[in-house]
Amino acid sequence: MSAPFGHRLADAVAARGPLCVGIDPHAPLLERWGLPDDPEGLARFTDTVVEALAGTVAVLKPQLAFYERHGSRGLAVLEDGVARARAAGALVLLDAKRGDIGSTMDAYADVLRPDHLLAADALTVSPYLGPGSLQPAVDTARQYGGGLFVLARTSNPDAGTLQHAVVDGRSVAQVVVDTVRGWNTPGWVVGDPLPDPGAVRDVASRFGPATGSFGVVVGATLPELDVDLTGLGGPVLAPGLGAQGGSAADLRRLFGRGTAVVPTVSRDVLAAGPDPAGLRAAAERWAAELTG
Ligand SMILES: O=C(O)c1cc(=O)[nH]c(=O)n1[C@@H]1O[C@H](COP(=O)(O)O)[C@@H](O)[C@H]1O
Repeated sequence: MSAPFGHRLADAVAARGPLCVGIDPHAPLLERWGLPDDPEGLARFTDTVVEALAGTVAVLKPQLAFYERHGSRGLAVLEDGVARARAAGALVLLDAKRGDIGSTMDAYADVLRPDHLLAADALTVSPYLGPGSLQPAVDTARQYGGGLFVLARTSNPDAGTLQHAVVDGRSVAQVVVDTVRGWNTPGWVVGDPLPDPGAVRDVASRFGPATGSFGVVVGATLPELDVDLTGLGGPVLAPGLGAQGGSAADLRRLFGRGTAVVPTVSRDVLAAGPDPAGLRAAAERWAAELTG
Protein backbone atom coordinates (compact mmCIF):
# COMPACT_ATOMS: atom_id res chain seq x y z
CA MET A 1 0.00 0.00 0.00
CA SER A 2 1.22 3.53 -0.65
CA ALA A 3 1.56 5.89 2.29
CA PRO A 4 -1.80 7.36 3.36
CA PHE A 5 -3.06 10.03 0.97
CA GLY A 6 -3.06 12.71 3.67
CA HIS A 7 0.65 12.20 4.28
CA ARG A 8 1.44 12.17 0.57
CA LEU A 9 -0.58 15.34 0.10
CA ALA A 10 1.18 17.09 2.97
CA ASP A 11 4.56 16.12 1.46
CA ALA A 12 3.52 17.28 -2.02
CA VAL A 13 2.26 20.61 -0.67
CA ALA A 14 5.47 21.09 1.32
CA ALA A 15 7.57 20.42 -1.80
CA ARG A 16 5.45 22.07 -4.49
CA GLY A 17 3.01 24.45 -2.79
CA PRO A 18 -0.72 23.90 -2.32
CA LEU A 19 -2.06 24.65 -5.82
CA CYS A 20 -4.25 22.09 -7.57
CA VAL A 21 -4.87 22.61 -11.27
CA GLY A 22 -8.06 21.17 -12.72
CA ILE A 23 -7.93 19.54 -16.14
CA ASP A 24 -11.27 20.51 -17.64
CA PRO A 25 -11.15 20.13 -21.44
CA HIS A 26 -14.34 22.08 -22.22
CA ALA A 27 -15.34 22.20 -25.90
CA PRO A 28 -14.79 26.00 -25.97
CA LEU A 29 -11.29 25.55 -24.53
CA LEU A 30 -10.41 22.90 -27.11
CA GLU A 31 -11.55 25.33 -29.78
CA ARG A 32 -9.54 28.15 -28.23
CA TRP A 33 -6.47 25.92 -28.29
CA GLY A 34 -7.10 25.22 -32.00
CA LEU A 35 -7.96 21.58 -31.26
CA PRO A 36 -10.84 19.47 -32.57
CA ASP A 37 -13.58 18.48 -30.12
CA ASP A 38 -12.79 14.78 -30.48
CA PRO A 39 -10.56 12.18 -28.76
CA GLU A 40 -7.45 13.35 -30.66
CA GLY A 41 -8.02 16.94 -29.53
CA LEU A 42 -8.67 15.70 -26.02
CA ALA A 43 -5.42 13.71 -26.03
CA ARG A 44 -3.35 16.67 -27.22
CA PHE A 45 -4.94 18.93 -24.62
CA THR A 46 -4.35 16.43 -21.81
CA ASP A 47 -0.78 15.66 -22.86
CA THR A 48 0.05 19.34 -23.00
CA VAL A 49 -1.35 20.08 -19.54
CA VAL A 50 0.30 17.02 -17.99
CA GLU A 51 3.66 17.72 -19.59
CA ALA A 52 3.54 21.39 -18.60
CA LEU A 53 2.38 20.98 -15.01
CA ALA A 54 2.69 17.46 -13.59
CA GLY A 55 6.31 18.03 -12.67
CA THR A 56 5.58 21.15 -10.63
CA VAL A 57 2.07 21.33 -9.15
CA ALA A 58 1.07 19.28 -6.12
CA VAL A 59 -2.25 18.03 -7.46
CA LEU A 60 -3.91 17.68 -10.87
CA LYS A 61 -7.68 17.25 -10.88
CA PRO A 62 -9.06 15.85 -14.14
CA GLN A 63 -12.81 16.33 -14.49
CA LEU A 64 -14.23 12.97 -15.58
CA ALA A 65 -17.25 14.50 -17.34
CA PHE A 66 -15.10 16.01 -20.07
CA TYR A 67 -13.58 12.60 -20.84
CA GLU A 68 -16.80 10.61 -20.61
CA ARG A 69 -18.40 12.79 -23.26
CA HIS A 70 -15.93 11.28 -25.73
CA GLY A 71 -16.91 7.71 -24.81
CA SER A 72 -14.44 4.88 -24.38
CA ARG A 73 -11.79 6.70 -26.40
CA GLY A 74 -12.08 9.64 -24.02
CA LEU A 75 -11.64 7.35 -21.04
CA ALA A 76 -8.53 5.84 -22.66
CA VAL A 77 -7.09 9.36 -22.95
CA LEU A 78 -7.81 9.93 -19.28
CA GLU A 79 -6.20 6.61 -18.26
CA ASP A 80 -3.03 7.58 -20.07
CA GLY A 81 -3.06 11.13 -18.68
CA VAL A 82 -3.60 9.99 -15.10
CA ALA A 83 -0.77 7.47 -15.30
CA ARG A 84 1.62 10.02 -16.81
CA ALA A 85 0.70 12.71 -14.29
CA ARG A 86 1.39 10.37 -11.38
CA ALA A 87 4.64 9.18 -12.93
CA ALA A 88 5.74 12.83 -13.12
CA GLY A 89 5.11 13.25 -9.40
CA ALA A 90 1.71 14.97 -9.25
CA LEU A 91 -1.05 13.54 -7.12
CA VAL A 92 -4.19 12.92 -9.16
CA LEU A 93 -7.57 13.79 -7.70
CA LEU A 94 -10.22 12.34 -9.98
CA ASP A 95 -13.17 14.71 -10.01
CA ALA A 96 -16.12 12.37 -10.51
CA LYS A 97 -18.39 13.40 -7.60
CA ARG A 98 -19.51 9.85 -7.00
CA GLY A 99 -22.28 8.99 -4.56
CA ASP A 100 -24.65 5.99 -4.38
CA ILE A 101 -25.78 3.13 -2.14
CA GLY A 102 -23.01 1.12 -0.52
CA SER A 103 -22.64 -1.71 -3.06
CA THR A 104 -22.41 0.72 -5.97
CA MET A 105 -20.18 3.05 -3.98
CA ASP A 106 -17.84 0.14 -3.44
CA ALA A 107 -17.49 -0.23 -7.23
CA TYR A 108 -16.95 3.53 -7.72
CA ALA A 109 -14.24 3.47 -5.07
CA ASP A 110 -12.28 0.82 -6.98
CA VAL A 111 -10.67 3.71 -8.83
CA LEU A 112 -8.51 4.12 -5.69
CA ARG A 113 -7.06 0.63 -6.15
CA PRO A 114 -3.58 0.59 -7.66
CA ASP A 115 -4.56 -2.06 -10.22
CA HIS A 116 -7.44 0.03 -11.64
CA LEU A 117 -6.96 1.34 -15.19
CA LEU A 118 -7.71 4.86 -13.94
CA ALA A 119 -5.90 4.41 -10.60
CA ALA A 120 -6.11 7.81 -8.90
CA ASP A 121 -4.77 9.09 -5.58
CA ALA A 122 -8.08 10.59 -4.50
CA LEU A 123 -11.70 10.96 -5.59
CA THR A 124 -14.41 13.58 -5.13
CA VAL A 125 -17.63 12.14 -3.67
CA SER A 126 -21.14 13.40 -3.04
CA PRO A 127 -22.79 12.74 0.34
CA TYR A 128 -26.37 13.15 -0.90
CA LEU A 129 -27.32 9.54 -0.08
CA GLY A 130 -26.15 9.98 3.51
CA PRO A 131 -22.71 9.87 5.11
CA GLY A 132 -22.99 6.12 5.76
CA SER A 133 -23.38 5.42 2.03
CA LEU A 134 -19.79 6.59 1.54
CA GLN A 135 -18.35 4.06 4.02
CA PRO A 136 -17.20 1.59 1.31
CA ALA A 137 -15.17 4.38 -0.28
CA VAL A 138 -13.68 5.24 3.12
CA ASP A 139 -12.72 1.57 3.57
CA THR A 140 -11.14 1.35 0.11
CA ALA A 141 -9.27 4.62 0.67
CA ARG A 142 -7.90 3.31 3.98
CA GLN A 143 -6.92 -0.02 2.43
CA TYR A 144 -4.98 1.45 -0.49
CA GLY A 145 -3.76 4.80 0.85
CA GLY A 146 -6.25 6.83 -1.16
CA GLY A 147 -8.12 10.01 -0.31
CA LEU A 148 -11.67 11.36 -0.58
CA PHE A 149 -12.97 14.90 -0.88
CA VAL A 150 -16.62 15.16 0.12
CA LEU A 151 -18.84 17.97 -1.18
CA ALA A 152 -19.74 20.12 1.84
CA ARG A 153 -20.25 23.80 0.79
CA THR A 154 -19.89 23.88 -2.95
CA SER A 155 -19.00 26.93 -5.03
CA ASN A 156 -22.18 27.18 -7.15
CA PRO A 157 -24.52 30.06 -6.28
CA ASP A 158 -27.61 28.08 -5.17
CA ALA A 159 -25.73 25.38 -3.25
CA GLY A 160 -27.00 26.71 0.07
CA THR A 161 -30.57 25.73 -0.86
CA LEU A 162 -29.71 22.18 0.17
CA GLN A 163 -26.48 22.61 2.09
CA HIS A 164 -27.93 25.13 4.58
CA ALA A 165 -30.91 22.89 5.40
CA VAL A 166 -30.88 22.13 9.12
CA VAL A 167 -31.11 18.59 10.51
CA ASP A 168 -31.19 18.18 14.32
CA GLY A 169 -29.69 21.63 14.80
CA ARG A 170 -26.83 21.27 12.31
CA SER A 171 -26.73 22.33 8.67
CA VAL A 172 -26.36 19.56 6.10
CA ALA A 173 -22.95 21.02 5.26
CA GLN A 174 -21.93 20.81 8.92
CA VAL A 175 -23.08 17.17 9.12
CA VAL A 176 -20.78 16.46 6.18
CA VAL A 177 -17.84 18.29 7.77
CA ASP A 178 -18.38 16.54 11.12
CA THR A 179 -18.55 13.14 9.41
CA VAL A 180 -15.27 13.79 7.61
CA ARG A 181 -13.75 14.91 10.92
CA GLY A 182 -14.88 11.54 12.28
CA TRP A 183 -13.22 9.66 9.43
CA ASN A 184 -9.97 11.45 10.24
CA THR A 185 -10.28 10.31 13.86
CA PRO A 186 -8.99 6.74 14.38
CA GLY A 187 -11.68 4.24 15.32
CA TRP A 188 -14.71 6.45 14.61
CA VAL A 189 -17.56 5.13 12.42
CA VAL A 190 -20.79 6.75 11.23
CA GLY A 191 -23.33 6.46 14.04
CA ASP A 192 -20.77 6.91 16.84
CA PRO A 193 -21.00 10.10 18.91
CA LEU A 194 -19.12 12.87 17.12
CA PRO A 195 -15.47 13.15 18.07
CA ASP A 196 -14.44 16.18 20.08
CA PRO A 197 -13.00 18.77 17.64
CA GLY A 198 -10.13 19.25 20.06
CA ALA A 199 -9.26 15.54 19.84
CA VAL A 200 -7.30 16.13 16.65
CA ARG A 201 -4.29 18.11 17.79
CA ASP A 202 -3.94 21.27 15.79
CA VAL A 203 -0.32 21.75 14.83
CA ALA A 204 -0.26 22.76 11.18
CA SER A 205 -3.20 25.12 10.93
CA ARG A 206 -6.36 26.05 12.71
CA PHE A 207 -8.12 23.27 10.78
CA GLY A 208 -5.89 20.60 12.23
CA PRO A 209 -2.87 18.92 10.70
CA ALA A 210 -3.24 18.30 6.99
CA THR A 211 -2.40 14.65 7.37
CA GLY A 212 -5.87 13.09 7.38
CA SER A 213 -6.82 11.42 4.10
CA PHE A 214 -10.40 12.67 4.15
CA GLY A 215 -11.17 16.20 3.05
CA VAL A 216 -14.10 18.44 2.28
CA VAL A 217 -14.93 20.72 -0.62
CA VAL A 218 -15.67 24.31 0.38
CA GLY A 219 -15.98 26.91 -2.38
CA ALA A 220 -13.78 29.99 -2.49
CA THR A 221 -16.90 31.87 -3.65
CA LEU A 222 -18.74 31.80 -0.31
CA PRO A 223 -19.68 35.20 1.12
CA GLU A 224 -18.64 33.84 4.51
CA LEU A 225 -17.44 30.58 5.99
CA ASP A 226 -20.68 29.13 7.34
CA VAL A 227 -19.35 25.74 8.45
CA ASP A 228 -17.08 25.10 11.40
CA LEU A 229 -13.94 23.33 10.17
CA THR A 230 -12.26 23.19 13.56
CA GLY A 231 -10.37 19.97 14.09
CA LEU A 232 -11.21 18.66 10.60
CA GLY A 233 -7.84 16.93 10.52
CA GLY A 234 -7.77 16.77 6.72
CA PRO A 235 -7.58 19.01 3.67
CA VAL A 236 -10.08 21.51 2.32
CA LEU A 237 -10.37 21.59 -1.47
CA ALA A 238 -11.34 25.14 -2.44
CA PRO A 239 -12.68 25.51 -6.00
CA GLY A 240 -14.28 28.58 -7.55
CA LEU A 241 -11.13 30.65 -8.13
CA GLY A 242 -10.82 32.74 -11.25
CA ALA A 243 -13.65 31.88 -13.66
CA GLN A 244 -16.25 31.59 -10.87
CA GLY A 245 -15.13 34.84 -9.27
CA GLY A 246 -13.13 33.67 -6.25
CA SER A 247 -9.71 35.20 -5.54
CA ALA A 248 -6.68 34.56 -3.36
CA ALA A 249 -7.99 37.33 -1.08
CA ASP A 250 -11.26 35.40 -0.71
CA LEU A 251 -9.33 32.34 0.36
CA ARG A 252 -7.48 34.32 3.01
CA ARG A 253 -10.75 35.92 4.16
CA LEU A 254 -12.50 32.55 4.42
CA PHE A 255 -9.74 30.26 5.65
CA GLY A 256 -6.89 32.37 6.98
CA ARG A 257 -3.51 30.98 6.02
CA GLY A 258 -4.17 27.37 7.01
CA THR A 259 -1.83 25.01 5.19
CA ALA A 260 -4.59 22.44 4.89
CA VAL A 261 -6.36 24.40 2.13
CA VAL A 262 -5.80 23.13 -1.40
CA PRO A 263 -6.99 25.83 -3.81
CA THR A 264 -8.00 24.52 -7.21
CA VAL A 265 -8.14 26.43 -10.50
CA SER A 266 -9.16 25.07 -13.90
CA ARG A 267 -10.22 27.51 -16.63
CA ASP A 268 -8.15 30.42 -15.38
CA VAL A 269 -4.94 28.41 -15.86
CA LEU A 270 -6.04 26.38 -18.90
CA ALA A 271 -6.98 29.53 -20.84
CA ALA A 272 -3.26 30.34 -20.92
CA GLY A 273 -2.56 27.32 -23.18
CA PRO A 274 -1.72 25.73 -25.48
CA ASP A 275 1.78 27.13 -24.99
CA PRO A 276 3.25 25.05 -22.12
CA ALA A 277 5.23 28.08 -20.93
CA GLY A 278 1.98 30.05 -20.77
CA LEU A 279 0.34 27.31 -18.71
CA ARG A 280 3.30 27.17 -16.34
CA ALA A 281 3.32 30.96 -15.98
CA ALA A 282 -0.42 31.02 -15.19
CA ALA A 283 -0.01 28.30 -12.55
CA GLU A 284 2.98 30.14 -11.08
CA ARG A 285 0.97 33.38 -10.94
CA TRP A 286 -1.75 31.64 -8.95
CA ALA A 287 0.80 29.92 -6.73
CA ALA A 288 2.46 33.27 -5.99
CA GLU A 289 -0.86 34.97 -5.26
CA LEU A 290 -1.95 32.15 -2.98
CA THR A 291 1.20 32.18 -0.93
CA GLY A 292 1.80 35.96 -1.14
O1 LIG B 1 -15.34 19.19 -6.63
C1 LIG B 1 -14.97 20.12 -7.34
O2 LIG B 1 -13.85 20.15 -7.82
C2 LIG B 1 -15.86 21.28 -7.48
C3 LIG B 1 -16.67 21.57 -6.41
C4 LIG B 1 -17.35 22.80 -6.36
O3 LIG B 1 -17.97 23.15 -5.38
N1 LIG B 1 -17.25 23.63 -7.42
C5 LIG B 1 -16.50 23.33 -8.53
O4 LIG B 1 -16.41 24.17 -9.43
N2 LIG B 1 -15.86 22.12 -8.60
C6 LIG B 1 -15.13 21.71 -9.84
O5 LIG B 1 -13.97 22.53 -9.97
C7 LIG B 1 -13.78 22.90 -11.33
C8 LIG B 1 -13.87 24.41 -11.41
O6 LIG B 1 -13.45 24.86 -12.65
P1 LIG B 1 -13.08 26.40 -12.91
O7 LIG B 1 -14.28 27.20 -12.49
O8 LIG B 1 -12.83 26.45 -14.38
O9 LIG B 1 -11.85 26.70 -12.08
C9 LIG B 1 -14.84 22.15 -12.14
O10 LIG B 1 -14.28 20.93 -12.62
C10 LIG B 1 -15.92 21.85 -11.15
O11 LIG B 1 -16.61 20.66 -11.44
